[in-house]
Amino acid sequence: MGKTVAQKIFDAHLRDEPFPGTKVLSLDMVFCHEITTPIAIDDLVRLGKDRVFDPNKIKAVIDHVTPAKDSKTAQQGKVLRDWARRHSIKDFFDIGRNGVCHAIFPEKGFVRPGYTIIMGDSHTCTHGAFGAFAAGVGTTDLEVGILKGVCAFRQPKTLRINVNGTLPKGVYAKDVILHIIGTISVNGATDMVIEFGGNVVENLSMESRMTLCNMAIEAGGTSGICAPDMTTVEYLWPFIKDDYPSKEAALEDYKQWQPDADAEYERVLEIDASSLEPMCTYGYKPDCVKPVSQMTDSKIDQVYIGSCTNGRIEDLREAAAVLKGKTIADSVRGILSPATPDIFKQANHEGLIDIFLEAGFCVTNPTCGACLGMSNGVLAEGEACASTTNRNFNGRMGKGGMVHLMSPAAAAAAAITGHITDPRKYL
Ligand SMILES: CC(C)[C@H](C(=O)O)[C@@H](O)C(=O)O
Ligand code: SF4
Repeated sequence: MGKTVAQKIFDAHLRDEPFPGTKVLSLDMVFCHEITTPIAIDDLVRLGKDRVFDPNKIKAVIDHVTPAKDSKTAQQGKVLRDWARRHSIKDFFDIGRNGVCHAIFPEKGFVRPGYTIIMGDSHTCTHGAFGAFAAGVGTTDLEVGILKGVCAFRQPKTLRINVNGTLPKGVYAKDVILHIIGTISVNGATDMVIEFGGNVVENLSMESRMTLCNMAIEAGGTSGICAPDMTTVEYLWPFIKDDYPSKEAALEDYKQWQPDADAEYERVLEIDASSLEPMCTYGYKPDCVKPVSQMTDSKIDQVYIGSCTNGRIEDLREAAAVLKGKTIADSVRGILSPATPDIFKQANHEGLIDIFLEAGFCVTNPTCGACLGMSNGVLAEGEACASTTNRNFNGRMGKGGMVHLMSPAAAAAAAITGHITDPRKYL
């Protein structure tokens, strides 16, 4: 039997198998942010183990609440900042240079096909878009990873999802992944890696592949993975051009991380993209998914465009295409958080920021902020937000608030009308 992408990465990184099925893998990267890493740092310091396995393989960012909003978040930032300095972690992104972790780390070229990556953050699965095995871990695993550069995993099974057909106008990667989660449920990929394939995925940009992989965890998946191809090479080229004589040579090397034709999958799911519509969520779980067209009575108080799911340049372009020349409803507060400073700069350069401002949006600095209800747009009780984020848990963006997950185009359309709206109307 052939191997899936995840199996190949596991085999190539295997250090030890202390119990059958438990694999200790060497790590290529440990990513850190200021919410979970300070807990691990304090613990390591207390244990007299204030060391790091390799400062070049640790990348850190202050992203969840930045600028700090109170003494607690200021202290979290300080612990991470002091630790990065103490251990000469040179890729540390602080205010002015910081952005949402799962957007800024790929943008800086820290993710490569075949890599193993951990982070104390559930959406670490995003980086699987590059053909890496990237998983969110808890504090103990993070501590071991920081100290020794290894992490123990149960060998995951693989769920293969083939997305074929043609994405209709106004339907994006976000709609595909919402549809998938609605179909397989929030437990549908538990203990599995979701390997995305099919001609639609092959034609997606890296940004859209990140959107797909980002929400693998919302179906319980350990990680999402897209096999590397020329799109991956093109994205990474500025970072790898000294390592390979040509893009073709890079692709040839990366082919080792493609699944075998006879790979063994736990389950294979076929999705016909041509039949999809713009989708959104209606309840407190990401699998409560309906077509936007069935939700148009739902009133919206706030629209949030940003996050590690949909705060990238492509997302801002999609939303701006809907908003161009229009103003948002008086009843709506529009908030845009470009996911990184480079995305912000690019959006400004392309005139997108002007479109958002003229439409009546507020534009914040790059941060997670409102996505997890910590700052920059917390909802009041009874309010609803059309959001491009990935979680609609009860109270996620503020106690008693409702979050409707959708694509940037759908969120922009909701901003114009003040209720959930089919974005195709404006395209
Ligand atoms: C703060 C962090 C631990 C958390 C996560 O792991 O996902 C956050 O990023 C989120 O999205 O809720
Ligand atoms: S943008 Fe939201 S989902 Fe992504 S890492 Fe930040 S808080 Fe978590």
